[in-house]
Amino acid sequence: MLSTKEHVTKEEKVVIDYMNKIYEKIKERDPHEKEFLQATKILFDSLIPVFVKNRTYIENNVLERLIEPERVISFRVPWVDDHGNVQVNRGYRVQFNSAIGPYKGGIRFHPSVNLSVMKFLALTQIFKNSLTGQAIGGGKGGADFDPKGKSDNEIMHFCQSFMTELYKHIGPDTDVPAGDIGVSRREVGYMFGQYKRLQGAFHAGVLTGKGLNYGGSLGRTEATGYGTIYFVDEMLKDQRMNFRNMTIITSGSGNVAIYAMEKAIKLGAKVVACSDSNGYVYDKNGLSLQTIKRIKFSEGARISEYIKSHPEAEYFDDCSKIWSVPCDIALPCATQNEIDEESANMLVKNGVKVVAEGANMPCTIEAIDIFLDNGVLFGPAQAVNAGGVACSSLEMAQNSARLSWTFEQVDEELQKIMKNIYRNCTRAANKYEHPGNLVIGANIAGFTKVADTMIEQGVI
Ligand SMILES: NC(=O)C1=CN([C@@H]2O[C@H](COP(=O)(O)OP(=O)(O)OC[C@H]3O[C@@H](n4cnc5c(N)ncnc54)[C@H](O)[C@@H]3O)[C@@H](O)[C@H]2O)C=CC1
Ligand SMILES: O=C(O)CCC(=O)C(=O)O
Repeated sequence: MLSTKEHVTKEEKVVIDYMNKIYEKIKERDPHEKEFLQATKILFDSLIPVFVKNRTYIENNVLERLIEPERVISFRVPWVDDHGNVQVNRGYRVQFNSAIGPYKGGIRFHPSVNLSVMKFLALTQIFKNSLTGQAIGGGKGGADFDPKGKSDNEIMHFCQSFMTELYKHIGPDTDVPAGDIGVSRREVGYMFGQYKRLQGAFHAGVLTGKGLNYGGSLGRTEATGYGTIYFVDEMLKDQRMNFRNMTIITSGSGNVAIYAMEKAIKLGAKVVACSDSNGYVYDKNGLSLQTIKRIKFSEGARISEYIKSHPEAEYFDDCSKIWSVPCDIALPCATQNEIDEESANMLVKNGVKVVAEGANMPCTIEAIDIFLDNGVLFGPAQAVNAGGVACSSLEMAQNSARLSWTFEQVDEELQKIMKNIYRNCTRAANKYEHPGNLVIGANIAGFTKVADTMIEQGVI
């Protein structure tokens, strides 16, 4: 059931009834897909104002079509570990929507991967990709494989086996995967190598996030984290604020978190806490990014190592408690549903000014409501972290043109894209009479382009 205000107009009731019918149908069909249902609910709730004003979306039953993936691929991934044991994982690719371009979205290797997680990520990717202004549809893939503790040889064999099935379904004009949790340049390299071997041809544009020697783009590694900060900068500027002397906490210490920290520090902020899935480190005077990079990028170790070289910092072995650290800006950059009602209340009590989702759906529905009800500036994932996929699209453009841009060119383009996304979200929120509500703004701005295109292309 969708959430409703106490008083709804006649027009709103028609829309809510229409949406509820679809929501109940998908819930009945896949009741166990809790992340997918959560993302659907957030989406439907925020689209009510645009459906009230545009009857054509109901007449064309766009929502019921859009909420069903165009294609779901699920496959066996067998591989042999270093001890000679045969292991089996389950792989996925959800090709959700190709109205405005080839499917585009990352690949996640994590034990929590299941169809519900894949579907929620692919669904939200549709609107994120639409917001970038580029011609990319929405998809996502992954496997319930845990890279933690695996040797390089095991990672390579897993990636090769994964691609041995996936290669049949992807291509530079059909579906272009990239990295996500547990998948970075190394894994993309192994997957690219296997794709090339199976195809017998070098298609640079089939994957993004590649190494620089074979078609990767400068700036892609930094893009999601930097883009997050460029977006927050726009949020702050609108309120006549900036990053100088702001206290920041970020969850995670992976690709997104590290480059968000880097750019925020460059703009004058102080990052006092960050985490990994075991725990978090805190230093009221600011953490050393150099040490975090060494621990995570060079040593592949746990964040608890931090206090060995920085005894002035503290380590706490419960990562979910990071939200009890007082801050001006909270950047959840790890995983889904990491900020619940209790954590949101704690952040509000401690005076948080901005919460921006570097990760995908890191805040529960209840947490988002708490932020919005308490006047916290809230940036939703599909807008805030869109810089990564936007830069992937720039990588595709460079591959097509057989060119390589400089870091400065890519970064300048990224800044323009993030400013544009912020402007389009605020414009949509204002147009549909929810000023300041970027959840509504982002979903409406992302949705309308896809929905209008689906109508133009007929019932397919
Ligand atoms: N890499 C990219 O370009 C993009 C990533 N994202 C999203 O950003 C988030 C992070 O992705 P990456 O940084 O690429 O992954 P990553 O694998 O580089 O890093 C993930 C980090 O989160 C930590 N982590 C995992 N579960 C945790 C938990 N429950 N509490 C605290 N920390 C936890 C891990 O220890 C690791 O430090 C994901 O939600 C991903 O979907 C979104 C857009 C693009
Ligand atoms: O760069 C890409 O294509 C993937 C980015 C991604 O997975 C995401 O935006 O969540």
